[in-house]
Amino acid sequence: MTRLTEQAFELAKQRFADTGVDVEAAMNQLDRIPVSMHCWQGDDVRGFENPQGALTGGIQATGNYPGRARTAAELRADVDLALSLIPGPKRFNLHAIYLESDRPVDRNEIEPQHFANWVSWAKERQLGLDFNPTCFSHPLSADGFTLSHADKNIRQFWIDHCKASRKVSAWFGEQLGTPSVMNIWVPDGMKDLTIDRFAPRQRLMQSIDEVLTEKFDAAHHIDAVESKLFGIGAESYTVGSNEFCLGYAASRQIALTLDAGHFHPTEVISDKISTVMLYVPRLLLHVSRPVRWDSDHVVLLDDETQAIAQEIARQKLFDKVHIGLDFFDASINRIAAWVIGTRNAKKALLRALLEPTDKLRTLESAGDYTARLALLEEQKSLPWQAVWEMWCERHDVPADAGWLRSVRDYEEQTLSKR
Ligand SMILES: C[C@H](O)[C@H](O)[C@@H](O)C(=O)CO
Ligand SMILES: [Mn+2]
Repeated sequence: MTRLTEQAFELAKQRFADTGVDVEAAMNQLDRIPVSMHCWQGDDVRGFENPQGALTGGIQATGNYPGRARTAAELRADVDLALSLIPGPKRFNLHAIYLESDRPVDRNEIEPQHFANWVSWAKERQLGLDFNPTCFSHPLSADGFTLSHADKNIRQFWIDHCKASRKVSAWFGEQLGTPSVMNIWVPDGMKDLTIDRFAPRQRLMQSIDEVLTEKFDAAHHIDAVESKLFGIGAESYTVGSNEFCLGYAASRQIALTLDAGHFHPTEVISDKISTVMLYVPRLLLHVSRPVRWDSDHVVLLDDETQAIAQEIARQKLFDKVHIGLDFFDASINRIAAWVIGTRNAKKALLRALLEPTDKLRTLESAGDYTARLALLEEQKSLPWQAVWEMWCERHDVPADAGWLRSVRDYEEQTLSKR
């Protein structure tokens, strides 16, 4: 640890103490908030079931940056580097198509054994795993419907896939001693004017009900449903809309997933957290960055990421909100994308934990909105960066952009040869 880092930290600690904030307590809390990194940033959502197949379901990874992971071993090596450059607790979020098998396994036949390497890898690194059934990029999702499909057999195929996925997820939780959050997202929808908007939603409800019939220990597995506004090719109608998923999660008391890119461009999920927490037991966040559409850009330390973190910290939702990331940018180094986005999510959390929330709350209750605004703005320029650097150093991770050197070396030695 450099003397400069130490001195800056001591000064920062004092400045925050003057506003009533205990920096060590904030860092301890940050040490208890995992961020779940998504596997799909590493290979443009291709997976290992059929990597040459098209990415469908109305999502797109754009860009052609060299070095995409082509095998599970490559993906694990890439994410290992990213993990080493990000401070504090992390989890890893897998999709069903990231299975490993020496023979073709269809989605309705996936089993825990197909993810055994992932579990051994996670165990060695003391990482929790999360999971997702993959209801896209498959011939039986080609016409835009899965769990809400009008054809009973196709619907059943996806129900069976989601049931099998829950078994995998519960196994992750059992093996790793931390519950796996399993997110159900379906791309179901229509490109153009839709006459019967009701029947697909009714079928989706019934299908998820059937998926959820088997009971799992909450210590191993948590169910979540993710809403969406529209997808490419499903611009006019999305079966699993926000109202659908909120109603479903609230009535079944399961987790709701809020993806930052799944709402109208001026709508923000930070403001939804306090509402939905009145009705659902827990939330899964897909922290992302929509640019004009659900473009899944790398997360920045921007106002909305900060506001999301503030909501979690201000309402002390640490045990009820699961923080996941969801972006896939193929136009830049994919490992750097993971590092930039995850470090930013953690920086936002640190800054939120360093906020003098009690003082601000008191001012608000007293109706002193002038002082509330003044304090909120002044505390933005307190030296949080010195705390961040100390936190990184305590975790043996580069405190500044020095991490990029490791990514560049790896790019030269490994990614460039793929
Ligand atoms: C690959 C993910 O499951 C997917 O991004 C989903 O979470 C989503 O947000 C779809 O738009
Ligand atoms: Mn998402």
